[in-house]
Amino acid sequence: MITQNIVFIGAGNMARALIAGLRLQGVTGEQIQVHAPSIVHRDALAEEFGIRSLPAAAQRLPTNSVVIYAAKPKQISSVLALWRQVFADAGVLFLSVAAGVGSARIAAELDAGSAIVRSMPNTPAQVGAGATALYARDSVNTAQRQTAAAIMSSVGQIYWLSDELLMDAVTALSGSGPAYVLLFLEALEDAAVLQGLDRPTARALALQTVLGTAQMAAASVLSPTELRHQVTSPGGTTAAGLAAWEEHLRPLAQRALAAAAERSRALGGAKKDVP
Ligand SMILES: NC(=O)C1=CN([C@@H]2O[C@H](COP(=O)(O)OP(=O)(O)OC[C@H]3O[C@@H](n4cnc5c(N)ncnc54)[C@H](OP(=O)(O)O)[C@@H]3O)[C@@H](O)[C@H]2O)C=CC1
Ligand SMILES: O=C(O)[C@@H]1CCC=N1
Repeated sequence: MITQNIVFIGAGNMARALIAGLRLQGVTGEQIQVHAPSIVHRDALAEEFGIRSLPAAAQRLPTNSVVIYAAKPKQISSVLALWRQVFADAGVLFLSVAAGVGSARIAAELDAGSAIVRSMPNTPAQVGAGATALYARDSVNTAQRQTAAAIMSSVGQIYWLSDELLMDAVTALSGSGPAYVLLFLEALEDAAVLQGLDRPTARALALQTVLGTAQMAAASVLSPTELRHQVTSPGGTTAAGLAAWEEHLRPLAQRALAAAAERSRALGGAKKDVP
């Protein structure tokens, strides 16, 4: 059970997904505060989820609080300068979801010994189906690791990384991945409409096919390749469709993940805020 005070810096898509997931899992509104420059955005979240809106950077926090950084990577230096003071308080944990920003850079901008966990969640967190990778610096104690794990587990599956360098690959896969799947859904829907289906039927069938297949793969001991073979009769319709996918899909996936990982490395490279 999560009993800590949790403060979100940022009131955008990722903060919203995590707050929704945490509230769904029974974290109380009293435990959660959200800060963002826009009063409209932070008050909208406060009202929707029954949490507290924080107008400025906190100066003190209760022992064992967690500060979740959910603003953009490019703002992190200026934000840390304002929030640095709260990390002098006992046990305050800094949990970042910022793409690309390495924990060593965060440590350099807070006190060197600050407890910092870097993570990469994804937006299915908003329905409790997130995938989050976590990396803890040596300064993070066991209780703090458990807290970070409990927060992210409350919105889906978690995976600890022992090598922080892998975070760029994770960001390219599961962090950005929901957008790839949604683009795939759009493409399937559009293609089905071209084949004569009406749009609502095309959307519903495409969505249930992706959902059902993911559930089947998650429940099965067979590999995706073995399950694919079960669908594919020799000389049948699937084989005809797969031939078209096979020609482009694997090289495309490699290019897409390489480009996203490269962007992750670039986002983290800046020592100071950059556009
Ligand atoms: N979206 C995603 O799928 C994922 C995003 N991430 C990471 O999550 C983080 C947030 O991304 P996302 O939610 O998409 O971005 P959004 O643009 O939706 O939200 C960014 C939020 O940061 C706030 N902000 C801007 N400046 C400050 C500041 N000085 N102090 C406090 N808050 C500030 C904005 O405030 P205001 O409301 O006032 O404009 C806004 O609420 C990023 O670091 C991203 O890399 C990680 C995994 C997945
Ligand atoms: O596009 C981005 O930068 C963020 C990080 C992972 C998903 N969205």
